Amino acid sequence: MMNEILASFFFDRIYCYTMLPTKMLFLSVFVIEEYKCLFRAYLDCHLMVTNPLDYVEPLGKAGASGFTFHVEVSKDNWKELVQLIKSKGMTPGVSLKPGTPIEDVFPLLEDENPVELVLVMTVEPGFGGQKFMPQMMDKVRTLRKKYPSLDIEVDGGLGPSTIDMAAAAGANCIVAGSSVFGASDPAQVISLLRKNVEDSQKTN
Ligand SMILES: O=C(CO)[C@H](O)[C@H](O)COP(=O)(O)O
Repeated sequence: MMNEILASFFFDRIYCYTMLPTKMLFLSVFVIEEYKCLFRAYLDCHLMVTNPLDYVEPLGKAGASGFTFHVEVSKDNWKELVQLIKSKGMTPGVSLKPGTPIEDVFPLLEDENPVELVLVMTVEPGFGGQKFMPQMMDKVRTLRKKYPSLDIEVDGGLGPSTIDMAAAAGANCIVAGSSVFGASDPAQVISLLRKNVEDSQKTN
């Protein structure tokens, strides 16, 4: 916990990932409420669940800042989801798994009530410490070209050895777990990741 508290002076967002079923939703709510009390950072929630609609109200109430659902499970109700997420004061985002084509998120970005962030998974969702999939950078490049001011987040295997690829492709929100919390100096890793993104933004 000490590592998290120290690192919190340097990061912009806390990434809260849940795969918990609805009957254990209270645990996600508890974690968000605790983070809300402890940190001032943006609470970026990624819902890897089949029924994200059920989570919107409780997470909004708990203090979540962003709510990112998966495109694969929201083909029929994403408009309703986006509307509800915004009505609860959160920023809507959409995520896609490595096997999902990038074209699947275009309608959600081109709607009159669009999502404001796309989370490109660079590993199969599930757990930390996996190997970054460089082939996912094509998706990031496509998005950045088509939507120059979009928030593009990447998650999975990001750290000093992979940040160049993600930043050059156009990602501007970096989720980093093992590379930060496993480092002897988490703040230094965070500032290296940030510098890479800022430098790429200046040159592109
Ligand atoms: O849980 C994950 C995927 O489901 C993430 O990849 C994780 O949050 C980030 O971890 P790491 O930086 O170690 O890849």
